[in-house]
Amino acid sequence: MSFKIENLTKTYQSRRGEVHAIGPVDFEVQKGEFISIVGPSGCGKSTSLYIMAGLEGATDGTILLDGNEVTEPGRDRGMVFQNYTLYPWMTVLENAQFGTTLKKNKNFELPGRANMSLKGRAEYLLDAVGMVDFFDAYPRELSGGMKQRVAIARALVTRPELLLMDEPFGALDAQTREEMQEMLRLLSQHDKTTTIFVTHDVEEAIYLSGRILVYSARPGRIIADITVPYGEDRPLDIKHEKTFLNLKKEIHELLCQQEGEKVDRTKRLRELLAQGC
Ligand SMILES: Nc1ncnc2c1ncn2[C@@H]1O[C@H](COP(=O)(O)OP(=O)(O)OP(=O)(O)O)[C@@H](O)[C@H]1O
Repeated sequence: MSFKIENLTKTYQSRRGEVHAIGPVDFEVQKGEFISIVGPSGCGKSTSLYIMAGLEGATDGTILLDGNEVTEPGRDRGMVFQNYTLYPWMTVLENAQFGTTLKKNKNFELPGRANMSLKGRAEYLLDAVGMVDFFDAYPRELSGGMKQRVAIARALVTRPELLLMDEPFGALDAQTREEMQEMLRLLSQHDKTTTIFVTHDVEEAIYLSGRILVYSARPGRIIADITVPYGEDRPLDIKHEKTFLNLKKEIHELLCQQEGEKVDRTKRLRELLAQGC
């Protein structure tokens, strides 16, 4: 697997004029890497991921997956979004099996273990994410955390070359979030899934990743490419270690430098409040 992004740029045409959302952005991902993208709000993290998924077009630049240009969604890429995107009319097991483009191609052969059916792989993954007792449940019967477990199983069912995750744990409470982080880390380490993970949460990024790309304020560009100094063995309590906390501080400082505009917005709010309006 090779994944390469060259000169990626996106400009939106909106009613208020041109919005230069990202770029140019260049980076390369090695097989099995877990990379997080962090950056100030609105800097183009989601846009980058959507373009990598083929859900949006770039204004300029190329994205190459195994030498082929990405121009549309494909089953070589799994995607998990923040907002639960399960089909409400399908059961958990049906969602996990058919949630991807597979539905259109029943002849698709599962890479890897040839003797494992798609259903078998979906059952295995649902078991792995703690949903073994809910195969027949419908999404409306599940909590947010449970829905995201199913979404992760669904994204992994085809053994995608690349897993793209956009704030997948953003809507979960702190405890469920930690549980999901550990689950994702174990799963992706086991399967050596190449992952690009967008998050606002620096702690989450450090805990999960081998590498962290820090984006500037919009237009998003890479201002730092940081290697996380931890191997595969990562109990949750490494979050309290000095090395971890120092790295968190370093990244927070980089982000604060990018968030000057936000400080000004607070200043205006203070002025308005002082006027008593
Ligand atoms: N369809 C669109 N039309 C016009 N502008 C857009 C569109 N989609 C996104 N943008 C703009 O592009 C910029 C990047 O948006 P994007 O959602 O990628 O940022 P983000 O870093 O993911 O933000 P957040 O962290 O708040 O989720 C923003 O300024 C946003 O307003």
